[in-house]
Amino acid sequence: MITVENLTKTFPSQGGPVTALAGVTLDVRAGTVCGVVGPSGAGKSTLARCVALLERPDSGSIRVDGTDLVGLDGSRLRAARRQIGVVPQGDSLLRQRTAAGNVALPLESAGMPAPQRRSRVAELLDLVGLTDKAGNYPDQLSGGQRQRVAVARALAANPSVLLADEPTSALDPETTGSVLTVLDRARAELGVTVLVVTHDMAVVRRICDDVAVLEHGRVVEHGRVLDLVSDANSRTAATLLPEVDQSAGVAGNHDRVADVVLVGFAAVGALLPEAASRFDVQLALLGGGLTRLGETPVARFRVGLTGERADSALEWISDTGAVVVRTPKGPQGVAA
Ligand SMILES: Nc1ncnc2c1ncn2[C@@H]1O[C@H](COP(=O)(O)OP(=O)(O)OP(=O)(O)O)[C@@H](O)[C@H]1O
Repeated sequence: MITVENLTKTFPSQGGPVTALAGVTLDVRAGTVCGVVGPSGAGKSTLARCVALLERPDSGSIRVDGTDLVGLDGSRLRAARRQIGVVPQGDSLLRQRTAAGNVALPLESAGMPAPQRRSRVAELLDLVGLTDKAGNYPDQLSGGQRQRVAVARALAANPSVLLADEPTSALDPETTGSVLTVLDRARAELGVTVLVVTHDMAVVRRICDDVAVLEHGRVVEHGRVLDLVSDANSRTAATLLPEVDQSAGVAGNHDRVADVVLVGFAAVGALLPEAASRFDVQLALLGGGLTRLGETPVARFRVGLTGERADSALEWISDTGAVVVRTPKGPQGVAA
């Protein structure tokens, strides 16, 4: 578990001090993946570097599994660093070492005997699906494979926390998938808590349980991804949910038109047809679509309802836990 409280960091610069973190408070639940997103310059990398103990914050606290990391030095700082695996931004492998050699590096530094090291490296390469590339040098690997080696190396010392700064930047979507699968496996199989800094909402869509949106050094939104998509005002929802053409249904002959957000297999599969039959209304899908957040199907549909009990049907949908976010036509605008 990572707990960041009121973290501040200012850098000197020629034009005057630059505030990178202006009081960041954030919890990352143990064994989850939390995405840190936000525009360029928002402070994402600075936050990751502070948590990785590569940068000292000006004030605030960072606790990993209960231990406050700020202010540690000497051997206690080195011990704390071992708890935190870091996948740095960009190409970070040593060119003159093979994939196995790169993964072995932190184990060598920690003084692990050779036989143990060999079996640990083999385990890690297996975890990232690169057993057959153990003897390849970075130049003989694709960008995605190099990133997977960097993840294996970050996991070598058995950390409880893994930090990844833009692990998929400069990768194509297919390769991105293989790197995300590896981060997801680290969480699922090793129980590691993962903090991933990213510009790419596909990362949030694929593997993040939680997301924190940073702007101007502050967290402006934070929560479980599946909760945020059910929040009509969430900017995470606005970027992750399927788009709805705003003109859809406005000129139609429906008694009510509403945007409905459905989360989970049961809701996506059954809620709308059931509402139609319970309330004897005709229900037309006018726009929107279906997506997946992790393993969970999530839909945002614009629906047109025709029938005397259209309002009751919308209320029932809302009461059942789905979110009826808006009706551009008609008076109903209910959020569950
Ligand atoms: N070492 C540094 N010296 C001076 N200013 C810095 C330093 N590191 C970061 N900054 C400044 O702090 C602010 C936050 O930078 P940071 O790199 O954390 O943002 P970011 O959200 O990661 O951006 P990006 O998405 O572009 O990587 C920016 O204004 C940046 O210029």
